Amino acid sequence: MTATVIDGKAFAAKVRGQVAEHVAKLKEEHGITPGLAVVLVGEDPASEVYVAAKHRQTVEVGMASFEHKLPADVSEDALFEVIDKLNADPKVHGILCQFPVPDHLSERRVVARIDPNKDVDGLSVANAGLLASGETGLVSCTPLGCLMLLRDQLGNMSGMNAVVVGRSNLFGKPMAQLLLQENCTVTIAHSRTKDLAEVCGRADILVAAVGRAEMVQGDWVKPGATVIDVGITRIPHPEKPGKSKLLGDVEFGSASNVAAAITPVPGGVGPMTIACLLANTLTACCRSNGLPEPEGLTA
Ligand SMILES: NC(=O)C1=CN([C@@H]2O[C@H](COP(=O)(O)OP(=O)(O)OC[C@H]3O[C@@H](n4cnc5c(N)ncnc54)[C@H](OP(=O)(O)O)[C@@H]3O)[C@@H](O)[C@H]2O)C=CC1
Ligand SMILES: Nc1nc(=O)c2c([nH]1)NC[C@@H]1CN(c3ccc(C(=O)N[C@@H](CCC(=O)O)C(=O)O)cc3)C=[N+]21
Repeated sequence: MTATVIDGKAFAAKVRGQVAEHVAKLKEEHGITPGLAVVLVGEDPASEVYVAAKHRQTVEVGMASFEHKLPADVSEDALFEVIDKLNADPKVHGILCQFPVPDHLSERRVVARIDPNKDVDGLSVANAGLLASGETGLVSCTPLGCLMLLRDQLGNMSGMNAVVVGRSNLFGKPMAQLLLQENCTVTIAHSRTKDLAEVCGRADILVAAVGRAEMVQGDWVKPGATVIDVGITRIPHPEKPGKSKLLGDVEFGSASNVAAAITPVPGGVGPMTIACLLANTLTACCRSNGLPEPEGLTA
């Protein structure tokens, strides 16, 4: 079997188009422009690339983009002062602090400082709790993007066996909650899971978010499964000196011979993450203004 390759890049462009349409309507009918603020601490090259992409796409869909670049040695107090200002700013509907942050800062404390209504990363305890309780909050962008791809691919997921490899707060846990909400039978695997290959082999939906390049082999995959590859590992390009290459957590070649559908890296889940960040900012803006939410862009 040769799997369908799920085109996340094209799907993300479609999502951004829907966001742009809704943003235009908000401006025209209500004079409101949704705004996203991104805080970057230090000079991590990968983070700079992501933040630049976020800024460009935010502007492209007609939203206001606010960037705050702080030095690597910024104190917690100074960072919190910036976050407090953004919390209070009515032009800002979404706030994201790019991770990782330098070691002297705590991601947990940074997230806790952001107003949960503006927490477009969905990482706050309030938003994680709302998701776990089946209530309405803001959902972490990458799992939301994976959900959109799965709904498009499979429609009804009720009764399917879903395996999520990875249990981070940013991805694995919220992904598992979303699949549970879709009535899947969900297994969460991690570094202590025994016989991971066998666990993966039971999955109708296999989601890998580990950060170990090409760990999931083709013979771990159930024939006909849908495989979502979240992992991103950057390695020096084997042929082009000075360039880098991205690898997923799934060995694409062997897995695509067994799966029914699979996301590639790059061009799969990654582009959906930024599209969903914009979707979440729009959702947060609509909620804070008491306006109806965009359809099809929330969990
Ligand atoms: N495409 C995108 O938009 C995004 C991609 N990513 C990528 O996804 C990957 C995961 O990210 P994130 O969740 O933040 O990472 P974390 O490092 O926070 O979590 C990794 C998870 O993988 C588990 N794990 C580690 N080694 C193994 C192993 N040998 N077998 C089984 N499980 C293992 C860990 O288990 P344990 O808990 O037991 O330690 C942990 O739960 C990374 O490559 C990251 O770059 C992340 C976010 C967005
Ligand atoms: N607070 C916070 N929230 C995040 O959501 C967050 C974060 N910090 N820190 C880093 C990770 C990683 N992440 C990605 C975003 C886009 C792509 C993406 O667009 N990837 C493209 C390729 C990009 C490239 O070529 O480098 C693709 O896979 O096709 C990937 C990964 C968000 N993260």
